[in-house]
Amino acid sequence: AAFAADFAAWVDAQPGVTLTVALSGGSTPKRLFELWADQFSDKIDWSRIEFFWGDERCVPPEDAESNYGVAKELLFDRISIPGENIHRVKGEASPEQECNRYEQEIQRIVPADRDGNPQFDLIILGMGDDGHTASIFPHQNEFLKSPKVCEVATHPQSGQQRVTLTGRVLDAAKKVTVLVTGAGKADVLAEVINKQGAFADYPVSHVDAEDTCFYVDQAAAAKLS
Ligand SMILES: O=C1O[C@H](COP(=O)(O)O)[C@@H](O)[C@H](O)[C@H]1O
Repeated sequence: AAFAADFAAWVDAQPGVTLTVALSGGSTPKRLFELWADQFSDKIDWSRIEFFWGDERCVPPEDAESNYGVAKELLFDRISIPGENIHRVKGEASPEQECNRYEQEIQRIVPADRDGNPQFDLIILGMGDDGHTASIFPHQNEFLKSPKVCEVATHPQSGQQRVTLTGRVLDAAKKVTVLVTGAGKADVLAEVINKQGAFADYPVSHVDAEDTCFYVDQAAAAKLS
């Protein structure tokens, strides 16, 4: 709820500006999408926002695993936003080809910073129980350092393929917000924030955008000192 409101204020504070925003997937943003649709549908000028995703599972949009499918059902179908503002990863396409196509689409719409990196105005991330973020999983550090915009990643347990933004694009964003909820994330979150234990193994620990902020609920924050 705090982030939903802060996002509305952030958009409002930049009148007339088109903003590029990458959404996260998984379970955490579902409540955010519902709140935006329920309470902010007429309070945010959605037509000024170009939506992308930080990662997508390589499944069709109708699949329950589709990050786009979830956002469509809970948010886009309930607000007024031009279809051309929604830049989804086509999870039903060939992963390698789609990775290249999505990279080109990002480069077409998202302005580059002085180093040539696409610079999103805002990237919303989540954190998995294993410390992954976007679809950069532990021990896949090559994606943190990749010179590319996107990579095809593989989920270490399920083998599901994903298209993910790389670490350099996460770090180049003007603003990164990490949403973390639930008791199942408390131990890893404490390690990440306190830089203790296995924190360096968790990809989320390496996100280093200039303005990086975590929004956490009480259950996730239970082990923070
Ligand atoms: O697989 C994914 O996992 C992370 C975390 O998801 P959650 O279900 O624990 O909230 C998510 O940020 C990422 O976008 C998603 O594809």
